[in-house]
Amino acid sequence: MIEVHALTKAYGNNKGIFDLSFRVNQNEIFGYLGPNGAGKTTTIRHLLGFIKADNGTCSVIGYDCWKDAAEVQYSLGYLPGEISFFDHMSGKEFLAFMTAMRGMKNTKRQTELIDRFNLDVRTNIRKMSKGMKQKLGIITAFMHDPTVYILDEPTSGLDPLMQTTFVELILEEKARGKTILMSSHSFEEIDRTCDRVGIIREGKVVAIEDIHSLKAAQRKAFVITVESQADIDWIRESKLEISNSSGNRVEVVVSGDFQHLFHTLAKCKVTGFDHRTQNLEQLFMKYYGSKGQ
Ligand SMILES: Nc1ncnc2c1ncn2[C@@H]1O[C@H](COP(=O)(O)OP(=O)(O)OP(=O)(O)O)[C@@H](O)[C@H]1O
Repeated sequence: MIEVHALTKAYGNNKGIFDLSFRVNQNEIFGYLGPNGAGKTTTIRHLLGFIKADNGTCSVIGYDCWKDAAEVQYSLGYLPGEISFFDHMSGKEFLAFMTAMRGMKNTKRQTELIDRFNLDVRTNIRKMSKGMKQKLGIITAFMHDPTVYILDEPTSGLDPLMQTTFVELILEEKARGKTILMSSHSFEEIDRTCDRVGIIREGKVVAIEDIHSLKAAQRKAFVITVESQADIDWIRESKLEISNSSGNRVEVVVSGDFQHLFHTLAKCKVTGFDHRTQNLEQLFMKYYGSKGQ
């Protein structure tokens, strides 16, 4: 659905994007992550046909993003990172303008989205808060029911309730077979929505990860407190992987199968049981530091 092949745009001073390749499959939510200045927006602007690449190609729904930019822009649901609207209009006037531009006859979905995001569209755009403008951008990107969405930091400026409303909306869109690429700095949002993530750093793709297999392979640590030294000895003899131990407390690491852990603990007097797991933020933070991997 979205194909990026050897895409390169050098701005000088090692800035830009270099030899980027990845694809987003139909009915997939793909998170596009990376530190500030990594090249996410530059990639997205190529996908919209706003910038011509020095080298490489990208396509959306089979359209070449540069040569067929008009078709790409018409077909997509696009939410820019920084929204610059026609300031003199009210939200309602702006939506009417976009509806006419798209030649849309049916505005039922637009009305539903306005209700859902609880936006007072009578407000003049100049007087809207950042969050209100973001809602207007989301309504504009989703109102024509496109098959592919490209969203640059979609929840930036939204309060937690509205972030949840947005997450529910894109999960519904995925359930309807839609394809979504979104850049984000929110690991929680990525965790709640994405099937795969691509991580970009200094203009290069450094990792592409399947979130579902990453979660399945995740090693989980349990901190277990037991009543007696006999219990500790029993756990030690059980061949469970013990990563830490002190007094009547042990930390046991398990990947995948929990049966052995529970069979072992069934024979102990357990007085405390705590669960530790690496979240996505911890897993991906290595790509964000100054030295990367
Ligand atoms: N038109 C331009 N001319 C020169 N340099 C540019 C231009 N556009 C972007 N850059 C540089 O290219 C790099 C990538 O910028 P980009 O906006 O794509 O990053 P980003 O990953 O979207 O960052 P953020 O998370 O901060 O939004 C940055 O160093 C930026 O300064």
